[in-house]
Amino acid sequence: MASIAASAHESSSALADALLPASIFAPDRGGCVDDPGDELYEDGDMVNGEPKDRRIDFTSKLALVSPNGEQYDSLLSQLRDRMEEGSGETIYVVGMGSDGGDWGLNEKDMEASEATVRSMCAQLDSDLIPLRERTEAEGLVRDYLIRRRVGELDFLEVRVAVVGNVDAGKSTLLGVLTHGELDNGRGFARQKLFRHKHEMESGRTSSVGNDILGFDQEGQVVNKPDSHGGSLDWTKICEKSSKVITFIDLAGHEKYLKTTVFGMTGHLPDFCMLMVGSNAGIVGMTKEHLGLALALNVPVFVVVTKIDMCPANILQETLKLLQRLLKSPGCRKIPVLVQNKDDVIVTASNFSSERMCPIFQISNVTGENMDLLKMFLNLLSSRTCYRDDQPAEFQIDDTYSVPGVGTVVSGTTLRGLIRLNDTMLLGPDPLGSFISIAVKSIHRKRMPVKEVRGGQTASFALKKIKRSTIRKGMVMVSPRLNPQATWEFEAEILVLHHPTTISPRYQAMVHCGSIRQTATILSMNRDCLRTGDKASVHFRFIKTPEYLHCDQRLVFREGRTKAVGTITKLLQSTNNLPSNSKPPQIKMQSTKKAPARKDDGTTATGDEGLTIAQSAGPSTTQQPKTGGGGRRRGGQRHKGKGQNISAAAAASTSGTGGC
Ligand SMILES: Nc1nc2c(ncn2[C@@H]2O[C@H](COP(=O)(O)OP(=O)(O)OP(=O)(O)O)[C@@H](O)[C@H]2O)c(=O)[nH]1
Repeated sequence: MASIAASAHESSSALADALLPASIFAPDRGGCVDDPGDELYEDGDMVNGEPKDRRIDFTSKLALVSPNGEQYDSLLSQLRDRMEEGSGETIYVVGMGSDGGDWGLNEKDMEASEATVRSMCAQLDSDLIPLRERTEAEGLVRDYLIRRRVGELDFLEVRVAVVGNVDAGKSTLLGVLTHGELDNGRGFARQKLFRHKHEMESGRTSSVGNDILGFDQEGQVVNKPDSHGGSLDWTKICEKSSKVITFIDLAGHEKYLKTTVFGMTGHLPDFCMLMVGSNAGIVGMTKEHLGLALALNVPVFVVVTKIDMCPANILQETLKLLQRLLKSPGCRKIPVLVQNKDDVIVTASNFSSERMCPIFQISNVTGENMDLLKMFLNLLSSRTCYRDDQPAEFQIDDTYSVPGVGTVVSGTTLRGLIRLNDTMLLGPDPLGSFISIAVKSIHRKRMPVKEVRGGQTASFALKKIKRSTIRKGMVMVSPRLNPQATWEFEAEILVLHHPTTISPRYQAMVHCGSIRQTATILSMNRDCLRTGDKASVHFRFIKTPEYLHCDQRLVFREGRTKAVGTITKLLQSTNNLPSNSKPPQIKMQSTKKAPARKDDGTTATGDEGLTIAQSAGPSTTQQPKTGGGGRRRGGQRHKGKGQNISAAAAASTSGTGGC
């Protein structure tokens, strides 16, 4: 069955009017419904998304034809800025003036313009990759992808969180994308991804999984699964890739919501791929997951699956409800149906605006529209630009004990540059202190590297430190930062849902980056809070102080209660003791040596010095039980002996600074 093309149904269906074709976002088409916001459009002073420079008329479509030296320098610095903004890549349009209607170059001017862009690319050590060519009334317009050339050990990195209700086809799509083989509709493709025994049995994803999809400079997928076991060699993928998409595969079932929230906050996704089964529609956790992405300001694109088995009227109904939901006041998105390669380029170019929401309709069984989705993924660029000169910060989202290597921490580099043998400060410990540690080795996607920078995920082997002293939510930061731990903070929060009222002394789990700890509301600027209320709230962690920043987003939840917010103030606290009367328990983690296992669940071959040993499971008691020996991605399984902390010692260190 073909996917629904809005135009095909124009006369007969209201749906066609409701869903926008991507072309409406192309500046030459003009017009739009629903006030998409200025940020999506060129205005009179912008070209290629940049302000007009005084020395050169960037608004002219002829700007690139024969710039003089000074103009060339301006164009070059404009391109450099855009590349930095896009973390090493940008989509560049040649033959476009920004003053509407000024479109198209004759062949000679196009050749000259392309030569200028090519020369700029050479200066920036980047490749010019043609994406499309079209002929407008006045001549040619071409879109290019300009991407920084990367060495064998480097690649651009984009993280995509994959969410959606149970059975939406998340694991199946990831299996199809990363292993290049279509599904049979009965769970064939997802088998390649399951890591836990109980997942194999129930077919349900329960924890945060990572899968990678590599693209070479031409936008071709480089993943080549082993012909016997179907396993993927991550190092080879990374070596061949100029861009690696890391999928953070999150569970669809409600009982795993805590892990899903952790994936969305702690794994810092650039984008969120919301999966919807076309036959099931907007059911179960779909709205919950969409709400979470919106609350965390993560741009969302939707993938509607199973179009091979869905009757046309049901598919239309699903798309109609979907666009209604996306346009609703709570979402304020602009749903855009992606139907061809032009739509992919237009949506990918405008996607970081956060308001546009591309919708793909695919089949994992027939492969329909899979090429569009792959092209879109290849064009996504990381949303944050990072500078190497910032002091380094790395947030830990997991810990491991690797035989022959020692303690390994994995997580995301938030900013700065971390090099082999650097000395970093690790903490805070339960007393709020940070200790000095040396970085023994670094792996990116299981590949040994000498350094990592902002935006990149990595694992570090650490010298002389026990795994049991490290927990998720800790950070490793540059000593330049003089880090402080925080017991108490203020946040502006919005209650998304609560069955009754929230008052002071209410406790719930705070998710903030990879921090996941219960906090108590000490006070707030209202007597009580109900669903829909906003307030400034004073929180205190109950167990240990944490390393926080102002402006960090947080999710505050307990059962069906949900609130989202932003940290506004870090507060000094004279009370440096945990809130519970019992001495705090430090979750001791097993240091028992287990055979090192890879992230895909297979046993390591020993070729990776830092291959992660998966002896452990999540550290919290609320995690689902496993069916047995399978590897758990969520953390450490074993709770061990508690460790007493003397009150005197506890009182000594925790201090905080304001924002
Ligand atoms: N016909 C058809 N079946 C599909 C398609 N995508 C997935 N399926 C089937 O749908 C079932 C559920 O797919 P999963 O990938 O396990 O769903 P999920 O969203 O990962 O589910 P959780 O891991 O529990 O959250 C499997 O039997 C798949 O074979 C599709 O496009 N067409």
